[in-house]
Amino acid sequence: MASTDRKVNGLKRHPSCLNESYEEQRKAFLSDEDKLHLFDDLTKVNPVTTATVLKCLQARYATEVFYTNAGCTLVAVNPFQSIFYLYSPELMREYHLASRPRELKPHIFTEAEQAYRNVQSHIEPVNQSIIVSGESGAGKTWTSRCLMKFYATIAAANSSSQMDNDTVARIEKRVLDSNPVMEAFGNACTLRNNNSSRFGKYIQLQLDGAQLLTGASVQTYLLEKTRVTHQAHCERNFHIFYQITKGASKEERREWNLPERADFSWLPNSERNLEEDSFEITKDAMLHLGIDSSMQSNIFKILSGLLYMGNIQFSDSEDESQPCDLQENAKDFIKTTTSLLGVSEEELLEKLKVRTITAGKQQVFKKPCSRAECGMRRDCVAKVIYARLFDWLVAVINRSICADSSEWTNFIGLLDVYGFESFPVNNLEQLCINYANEKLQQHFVAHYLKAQQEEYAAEGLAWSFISYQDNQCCVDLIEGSPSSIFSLLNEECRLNRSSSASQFQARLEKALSSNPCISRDKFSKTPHFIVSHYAGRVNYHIEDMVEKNKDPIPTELIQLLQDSKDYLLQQLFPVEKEQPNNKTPNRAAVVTVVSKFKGSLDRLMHILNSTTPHYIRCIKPNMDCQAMTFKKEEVLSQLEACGIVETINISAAGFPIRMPFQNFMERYQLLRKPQPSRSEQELYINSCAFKNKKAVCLQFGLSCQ
Ligand SMILES: Nc1ncnc2c1ncn2[C@@H]1O[C@H](COP(=O)(O)OP(=O)(O)OP(=O)(O)O)[C@@H](O)[C@H]1O
Repeated sequence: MASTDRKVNGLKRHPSCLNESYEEQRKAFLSDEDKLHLFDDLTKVNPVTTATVLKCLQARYATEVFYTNAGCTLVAVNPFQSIFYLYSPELMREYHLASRPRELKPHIFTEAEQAYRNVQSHIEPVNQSIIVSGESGAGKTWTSRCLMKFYATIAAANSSSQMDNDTVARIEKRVLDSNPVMEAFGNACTLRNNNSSRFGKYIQLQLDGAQLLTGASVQTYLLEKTRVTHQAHCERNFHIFYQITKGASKEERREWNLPERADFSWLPNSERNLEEDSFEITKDAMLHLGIDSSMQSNIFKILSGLLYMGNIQFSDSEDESQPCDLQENAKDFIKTTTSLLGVSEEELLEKLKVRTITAGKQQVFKKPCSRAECGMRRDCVAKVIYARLFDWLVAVINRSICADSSEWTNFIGLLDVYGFESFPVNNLEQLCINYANEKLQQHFVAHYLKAQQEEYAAEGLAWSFISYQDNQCCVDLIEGSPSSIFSLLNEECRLNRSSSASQFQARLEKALSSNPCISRDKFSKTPHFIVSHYAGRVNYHIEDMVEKNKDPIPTELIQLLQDSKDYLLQQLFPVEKEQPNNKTPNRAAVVTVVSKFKGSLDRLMHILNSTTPHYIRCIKPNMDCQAMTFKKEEVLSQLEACGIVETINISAAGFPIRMPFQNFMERYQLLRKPQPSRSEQELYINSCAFKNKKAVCLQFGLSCQ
């Protein structure tokens, strides 16, 4: 029900402070410093401003309280140190068994338990999603992991028979084991986070009619495969490469040709030892997921092959019409690479150095590649192998943890996508990542900030509109029609000529000039564009963007991998059935990176829209990942970016319980008095916000104005 002291324009209309100025209220609130940490719910803060919210979060952080309710969102500030009691199985059970979990201290377990109870209540939409957002290093993966542990723990607690117990324990182990495997292959140490997820994931925990965990499925999004071949300064490759080079046994080293302390150019900063380097944990988890030791060995042999591939360097050819040479020391590397990958040495060399051009139906030309092109082709082989290996692993994980569709009825989805990114140089990868964040912000805006207020207005409830930052304009800029950054990028990929960065910049500026979210730095000579995202402005370099969007993989290189004698590579690169009439896909049909990504995000949004969402906003309190350090300016920018003040205002002023009329009647009509008095009826109608207010009036036989 709505609170009686509604807030208007962010201020509570409290009788005693009607005459006080806003500034005085703010000062008065902040002067009570000893009490600030007590605000479990930021909707109780008065007045709600970024400054007051920030102070409360800071005071709570100082007293080791990391979770705070902010209306429909839970704010989680990263402690950057293990707080064991916060995630103990006892605490999980306490939240699960509480008659009113919302009355306990704010915690991710409250959200998890609420989602679980919502499934139980069968109120539409029954399926739930917990959307964990925040910037890189804010704690999304940690939170998702804890949520999975919570569900695994309560599932075990709920199983009634020994058989149930064993089944749940088996599933629980597998579901939890999917984490170290996916993190080993999909996470890396970056400047912002030692264990940064370089892909997005949505995990659906599948529940049967008795609310038991029967399985799970994982959907992944856009792995940053360029990391296999290019690592930014002070960053590392995916963890798994360090795990095999540091943790392999003598026998494994012999098998994978990995001598200790071997030097690999794609393995920078390997002297740094991280907690995430543990090979044993990954191998154990793989075993539990059904990847036996011989298959594991096959995987690691291929990875070792990729490391050697990174050491294959070319030198310039003196005569442009001739292929480049291998650098002297690269001859051994190509031998080892080809023996580990089971491909022919001559063929690999030939295909890296010479391009095949097909013109028309019959004509085939061979053209020697420049040194840079040879390097690009080598990188291309490594990236496609790694990307397919990752997808294969996800498929294996899904086969191992996914329940048969007849065994589950509902799900709770956990979404952990990469955080918003802005680096000195940003390209297509950052554009996609930031686009995903825009879509999630849009989902939040549409669900809470917009839909809720529109519903109140439609129902004629007294409501003063609270303005918020709508990011629709930015979403349109990136994916809209008829013209958007994505559509123009795709058009550029279809042109039968190589793309010029400055020409593309001019096209973008002309076509999108009416959108206020795009601009450029007039003093910069590098072709670029700036997008004003909801979380900040990002400068994107155009050079290479079109080529990255095409993500071309020369067919001759794929053929080489199809011919491999290696068992796993044969699975990853099956020989495709011939197209009728020997048709090769035409240029227009080439599916670009952004089209694929947009398609997968659209499907994700479709799922999210069909579930009841729960939001957890992770906040990174300092950029250096220091324990218990709260830097105000850094937190402030994150709070502003996610529109926390607007969220709190709308949540505080709105109706906390919103249920479709039909569901309400089905659930509560048993409690209905046979004949409520007229005044009771009126009170009831006026105090509730139902979608179908008319139907309520009808129920009581009243006219509805
Ligand atoms: N609740 C927590 N308690 C203790 N430490 C935490 C907590 N949350 C996060 N951390 C620490 O912060 C680090 C970064 O967290 P995490 O990897 O979850 O960030 P992320 O938001 O997923 O980042 P990215 O987008 O880069 O993947 C973790 O490795 C862990 O050390």
